[in-house]
Amino acid sequence: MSSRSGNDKGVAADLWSQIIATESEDQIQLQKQTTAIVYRRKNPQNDTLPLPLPLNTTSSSSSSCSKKSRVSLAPGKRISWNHRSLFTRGRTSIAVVAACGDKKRIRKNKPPLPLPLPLANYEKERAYFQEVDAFELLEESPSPQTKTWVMGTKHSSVWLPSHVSTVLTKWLHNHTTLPPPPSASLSKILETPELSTHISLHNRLLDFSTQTKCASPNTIETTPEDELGFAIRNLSLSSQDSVLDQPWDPLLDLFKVCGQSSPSTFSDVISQYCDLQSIAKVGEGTYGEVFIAGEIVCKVVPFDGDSLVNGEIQKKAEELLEEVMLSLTLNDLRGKDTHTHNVCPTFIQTLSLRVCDGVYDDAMIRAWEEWDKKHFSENDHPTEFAEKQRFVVFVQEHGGQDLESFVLLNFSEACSLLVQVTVALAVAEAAFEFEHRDLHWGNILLGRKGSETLQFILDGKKMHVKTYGLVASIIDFTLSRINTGESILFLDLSLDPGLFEGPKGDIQSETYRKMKRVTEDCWEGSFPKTNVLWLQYLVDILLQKKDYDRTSRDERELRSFKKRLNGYKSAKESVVDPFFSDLIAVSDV
Ligand SMILES: Nc1ncnc2c1ncn2[C@@H]1O[C@H](COP(=O)(O)OP(=O)(O)OP(=O)(O)O)[C@@H](O)[C@H]1O
Repeated sequence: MSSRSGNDKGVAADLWSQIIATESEDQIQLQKQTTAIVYRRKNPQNDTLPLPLPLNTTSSSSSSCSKKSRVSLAPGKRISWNHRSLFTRGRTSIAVVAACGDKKRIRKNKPPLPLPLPLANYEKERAYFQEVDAFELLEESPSPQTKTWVMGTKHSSVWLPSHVSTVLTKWLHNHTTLPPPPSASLSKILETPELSTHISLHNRLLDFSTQTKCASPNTIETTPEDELGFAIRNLSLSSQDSVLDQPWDPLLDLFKVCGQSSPSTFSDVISQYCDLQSIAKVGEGTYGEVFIAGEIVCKVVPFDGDSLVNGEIQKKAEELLEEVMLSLTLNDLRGKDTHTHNVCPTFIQTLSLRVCDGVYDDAMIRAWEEWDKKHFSENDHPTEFAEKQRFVVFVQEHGGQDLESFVLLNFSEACSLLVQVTVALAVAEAAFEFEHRDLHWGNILLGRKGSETLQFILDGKKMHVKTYGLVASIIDFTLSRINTGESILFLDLSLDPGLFEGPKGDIQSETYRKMKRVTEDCWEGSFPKTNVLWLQYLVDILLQKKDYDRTSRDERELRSFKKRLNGYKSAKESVVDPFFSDLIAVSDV
């Protein structure tokens, strides 16, 4: 990795022009085909339901966000620094906004005192950039040609996620007799409780309309919209039209997503994956307690209860639903079914979801206490939960250890981490206008799995990414913004002033502040630059906080890369940086 050929830059530029060429076409298509609902929050001064507004869905940073028209309410969440997720707010969809009170969660942890950055003054900063500039002028020796890394040229057609669901959303907009729906994407998820046997809504609807026609050959001619409407009704929980006249109940939908009609117990769920006694706690978040059960992990999140949990007001069913939707939407990037235009293995896979109630099992309490002895938990002891407490269990693949605690061996591993995260963000940007918005070192998991390359597909172009044996996974989408194709899920961080008040000079705190400047505090808009800011954060982490085998030339390469990132507006643009030339091989799908 320490050398780059002049040709690499030319090849990178080639790839870039291909990507740019497809991008403008993609954006036009996206604009044509996407109807977005902005998930808005309740204005504390205004209890009325906000109207959904169309949102400019291109990936440009010119958001359609209007400060005046934004109404918002979302419960806050405590802040903590460097590892834990920050003072965040639960997502509240327009459908549920009236049900939520104007509440604010209590902030539990004070941020630590700022750590001084190495580049604390102007002189040092100038020396830093002089070194970077000097390095960039260096004539670099050609890369070893041990492998042919070819750039593809194929122009693929636009793939839009949930395009049928988009039609459904339009249909729902035009049929005001229907109650406020969960988003069409949710309808899509609701159709198939068993995640492992996910069938596309399209097929399901086609099957359904065919069945309907067969069953009643004499029915008057129906339009596709009628059929879709009928199908939606039959996808509803009770399959009875009368249900549609009742207010939407997110808890019922949560059950439906989880494929349940009543809550399970923890032992029901965990014993599917391991002997209950072998369970161990692996981590904790503001809400979540994360346990290893055999090969998988279970993230347990309490919701809908009246008592405070870890000093916070509990999440509501609708917030969990949105988190679930986000996780399941990202699951679509795994290249299953027809989703093959943008594919990536890096976002943690959600394998199953379950609603549980009752108290923690004894084995879980023991696991919690053992972890507490070693790591001093910031969370409340699990016996403090009420007897009737409800939880959602996110069953996820085990992503390994977080970057903060993981021991990187050498510069190649650091590069592999950067390329995997960059390409993953690029793929998710292309598919869903995704921005993670909280990619600190607690939210990148690492493991060593031994495969030489990982395969991604970005806008129809296959990319083989070198791993050096390292596999990265991205977790925690609490602050993330996503366009599912018909809904935009985001958190209005303008209501979280604390998020931007972290220690001066702290890389993570500075990154939130930079995001705020980039978005101008309009968080519903698409600002893929925020992903670039987190890539720069990661470079800083790799330079300043992580120890591994590296030369001063490697460090200069990292600094040059960080500087060039200033010029990119998205992770997708960053993918073609010369830093990745030896790490990515592109071919046609
Ligand atoms: N899939 C996973 N595999 C391995 N470890 C995990 C996984 N998911 C979470 N963890 C561990 O648990 C910790 C907490 O997880 P996570 O950040 O998802 O919880 P959370 O409750 O959403 O956090 P917060 O609400 O504070 O953002 C992580 O930092 C990580 O160490």
